[in-house]
Amino acid sequence: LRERDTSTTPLIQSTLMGDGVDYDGDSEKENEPSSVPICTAHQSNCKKTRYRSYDGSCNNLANPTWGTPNNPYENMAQSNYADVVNSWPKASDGASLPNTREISMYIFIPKHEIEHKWSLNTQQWGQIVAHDLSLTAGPNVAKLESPVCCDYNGHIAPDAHTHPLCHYIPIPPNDDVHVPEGKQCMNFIRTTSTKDINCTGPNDLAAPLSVVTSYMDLSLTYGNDERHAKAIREGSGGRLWTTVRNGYEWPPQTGNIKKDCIGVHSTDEPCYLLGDTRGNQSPQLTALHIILVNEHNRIADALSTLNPHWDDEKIYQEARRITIAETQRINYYEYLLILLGKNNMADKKLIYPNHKNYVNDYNPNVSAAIYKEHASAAFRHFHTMIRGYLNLITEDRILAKSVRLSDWFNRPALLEKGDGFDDLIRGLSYQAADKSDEYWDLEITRNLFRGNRSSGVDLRAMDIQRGRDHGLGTYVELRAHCDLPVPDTFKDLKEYMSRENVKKLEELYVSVEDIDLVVGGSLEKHVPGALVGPTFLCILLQQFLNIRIGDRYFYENGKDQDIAFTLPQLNSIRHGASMARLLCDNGHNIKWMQRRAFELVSDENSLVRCDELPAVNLTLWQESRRNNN
Ligand code: HEM
Ligand SMILES: [Ca+2]
Repeated sequence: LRERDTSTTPLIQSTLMGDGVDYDGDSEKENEPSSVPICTAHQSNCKKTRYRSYDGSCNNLANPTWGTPNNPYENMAQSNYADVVNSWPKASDGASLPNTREISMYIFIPKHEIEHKWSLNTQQWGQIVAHDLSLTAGPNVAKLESPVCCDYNGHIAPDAHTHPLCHYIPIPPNDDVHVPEGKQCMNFIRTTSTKDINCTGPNDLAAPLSVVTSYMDLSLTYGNDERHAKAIREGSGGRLWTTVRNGYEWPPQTGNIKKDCIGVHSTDEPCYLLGDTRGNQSPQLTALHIILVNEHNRIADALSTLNPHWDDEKIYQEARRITIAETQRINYYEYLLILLGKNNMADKKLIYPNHKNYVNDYNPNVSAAIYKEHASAAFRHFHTMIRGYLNLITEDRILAKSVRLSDWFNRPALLEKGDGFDDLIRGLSYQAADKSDEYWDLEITRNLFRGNRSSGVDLRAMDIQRGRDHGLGTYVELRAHCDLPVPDTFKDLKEYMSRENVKKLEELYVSVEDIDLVVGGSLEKHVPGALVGPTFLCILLQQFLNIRIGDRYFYENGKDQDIAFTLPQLNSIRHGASMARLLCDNGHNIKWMQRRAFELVSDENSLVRCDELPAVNLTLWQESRRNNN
């Protein structure tokens, strides 16, 4: 049982999670004079370091803020914001676009079509990947009656009256104008720092912000800035902070349970302080968060035994580096293969199957920033794979119980009830995901964040609305961007979608040109080998290529030997890192798992003992004292 060493980790719990106040964590930025001119060129003073910074800065040495939090999303297509105050983008005849809730209810209907091949891990791990890559700033608000421009702290921008482009002007730090009662924030303006905004056109100035690192760096486990990162460290042994209850380690309790876990029935329930503010959103997400915390600590413990001369910082950074590498391996060589298709990925050079050497594909000219077409459309498509009920499964693979998702949003207490944690993890591996199609579960299209009410909100309607908030290019524009044939009429759509859906689109939209990307993209017939159609595939391949070749620390990169793994280490990660092993090693008492944990158990993928699964050989990280100067 470990006590946390508070002397080395200043605690900022109460402001760390939840509303985002004081959250950018970069005091230098906060003290920046308000008169900094817009669009100044950035001077780089990056030093090369062996380890990633917490906020991703200096990953790109010439463009230090690429991929860092509080930066605008990247655009693939021309933005398409409303051109008058208080309005959303218009349909081509000048009328309103169809109501997003109506689209959701009419098209994304609640029919249950269950996967025959992929387990619920395929869905749930996806949310982990999504939360590593992006988080839109500000409160989550769908349709606004009377929008005002706000910064990511939820303060009104003084230039709110200059709608609709929410002109970017710096405002004094610590500005304290709060949103008046009855008003809500429109969440896309950056008002505290002028650095590195790429001013090429007015729409860039109104770009939505993401507040997490766009790199695949487990920012959701480690935090997005130094202050947050330190607050969740134990301060000794290189470990992340955990507390022991009922004989097991759990992440620390958040300081603001009412905000971070609005679903709790009592303030005595667990609500965890994690690297990402969304970590308590649903118990199966939280379970995977805890798996990653445990993996870090498992590696840290092994490294400190192997290298007793390493201090807390060295162990922590090395364990972090290995855990991130394992995750990148799982994501590119296990998880994304399912969504995007192995051949599609290999053709576009996202993966190098059976490679035994380094892959030196880092390209300093590529930004790893997240496209809004990815975050607000393509990657959200996989909300379709969410199941409304979660099976809790015992070690004998017997159903212990089945829980309703909407009973447990923002209420992780389920994990600490009996064997809840292990049972949920086994459930994710044993239960089938919902199919990737136009059918959605009512637990998220009617009951999202239901709490103790009789119904909740509609995630699909939010996705569509968010696409409009973010001014996404239309479905047709993105097809053009992706060099796909462009439909002129609804009839042309029949080549790529089912007749019934084309008919529905025609009933809802005035013109084929008005179809929202979120909607059209989700209805396309899948590309062979993939779980999405060609437009979303194009967006996702580009995105996952960029965060690979735009990441100087990508685990397969061997160009810079101060950063690179040794070849034996790299090949051990390639051989030993897997979803199955990750779950085995970090559950409490999970002894059996199928080799391919994203795939359902079958004759070809039967349960095996955990210790039969390949593992990363951590002794390769043993360093002799002699070499350690
Ligand atoms: C239990 C399962 C999940 C729930 C309840 C859930 C819920 C949500 C909610 C409430 C939002 C914010 C909506 C908004 O205000 O615009 C969101 C955003 C998002 N979700 Fe999910 N989600 C789940 C799983 C997934 C999965 C499996 C993926 C992808 C594989 C995913 C990808 C995303 C992405 C990319 C965003 C946008 C993030 C950002 O940039 O802000 N989610 N989700
Ligand atoms: Ca990240």
